[in-house]
Amino acid sequence: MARIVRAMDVRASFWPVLEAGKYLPRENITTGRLHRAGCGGFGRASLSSEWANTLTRACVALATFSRAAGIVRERGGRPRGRVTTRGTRIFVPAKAVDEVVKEEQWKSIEVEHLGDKGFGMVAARPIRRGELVLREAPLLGLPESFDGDLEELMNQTSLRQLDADLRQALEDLSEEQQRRFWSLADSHSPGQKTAAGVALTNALQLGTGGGLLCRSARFNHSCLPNVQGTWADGCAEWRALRDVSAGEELCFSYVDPYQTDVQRQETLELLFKFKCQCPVCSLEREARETSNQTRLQLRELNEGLQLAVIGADDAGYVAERLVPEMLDLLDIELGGSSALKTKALHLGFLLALESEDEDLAKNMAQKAYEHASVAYGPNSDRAKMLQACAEGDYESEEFEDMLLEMQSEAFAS
Ligand SMILES: C[S@@+](CC[C@H](N)C(=O)[O-])C[C@H]1O[C@@H](n2cnc3c(N)ncnc32)[C@H](O)[C@@H]1O
Repeated sequence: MARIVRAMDVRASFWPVLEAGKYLPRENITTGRLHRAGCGGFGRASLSSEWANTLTRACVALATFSRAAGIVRERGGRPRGRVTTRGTRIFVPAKAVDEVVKEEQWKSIEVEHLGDKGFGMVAARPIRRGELVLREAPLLGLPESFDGDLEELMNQTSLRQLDADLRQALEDLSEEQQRRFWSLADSHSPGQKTAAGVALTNALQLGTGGGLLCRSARFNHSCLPNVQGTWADGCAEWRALRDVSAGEELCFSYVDPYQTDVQRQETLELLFKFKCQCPVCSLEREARETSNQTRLQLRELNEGLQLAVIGADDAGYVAERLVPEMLDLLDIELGGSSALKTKALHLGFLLALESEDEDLAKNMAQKAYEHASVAYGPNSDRAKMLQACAEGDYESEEFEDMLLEMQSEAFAS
């Protein structure tokens, strides 16, 4: 385990940031409150307000750091900067990459007009859980270097600049490609479409990559998503999160699912100009309140796990308690989303490893691998990495490198 400890020491570099923010003294996280919280019903039961406040402050600090480090995207509350939605990290387009990977034809889904929602993606035949439904190269690539701060972007000067940059990039595209661009929805420009409005409405950020993707852009939003996108070899890939019937719409979540309906609606209204009427948002008041409570519990559990990864004495115990609870709640509230389960189990794996509980680590990694195979594909980097962890030669050089990558991956959505 020596190598692991060395790899985990990377966490030390987190602390100056947390401490500089004066949100939470190191000892509170590493020895005190998290330890007690881990032992004392942290999660579903109830958090004391003192603990909740402390946790919130710590998580703000963590989020601040993580954003600065590009580890996690902004979550919750009013959308600022990058959030976990489509179209919120808008980059100045670089070059057309359409030629690089030719768009393939996909038969299991088709674009249909769905009334007020505009166009949407519908299953043309029954689709199995884990099935790849679309692989698509972007029409316009979006360079990593651009820090698409949304607040900054949504002011008029930035929008004009974005519009001009896009129009210039479009000149390099074929007429057909330009036609496809202008056929996309623009929810931001009443009256006539603008290039910036089309980009704000449709640009996608999926993990490490993103861009304007003409077919992927037709997936509408649901707070109970049934597809998951990922970035692989310069393309967007979409897989079904559960079995889908012919005729059913395929949707993913534009927003952080661990928020209340009011928070989700606020973000969707601001960024995408619509009121969500998905099955969760349409629940009767009491059921909606239950759904909100469950999502907030999931949020606390997720933040608790992330926090524990950067410092908890009883990491293994936290993993054993919190991860199964999260998995149960995900079954109840989010259709057992394999994407969200992968993340919870991935964090659990890191915690188990930190506590040097190899059996628990392998068990978490194996389950994370199974869910990653559904959400991201069995050949995805994430699935392969988790599989190697489940088989685990934890002393090898390669494992040390992989662990470093996994630590930052665990914080990404
Ligand atoms: C990326 S586009 C999705 C495809 C779009 N419906 C179309 O016609 O091309 C995003 C826009 O679709 C609409 N939209 C997406 N999800 C929706 C939903 N659940 N309910 C209503 N409108 C939705 C909103 O106008 C949003 O700004």
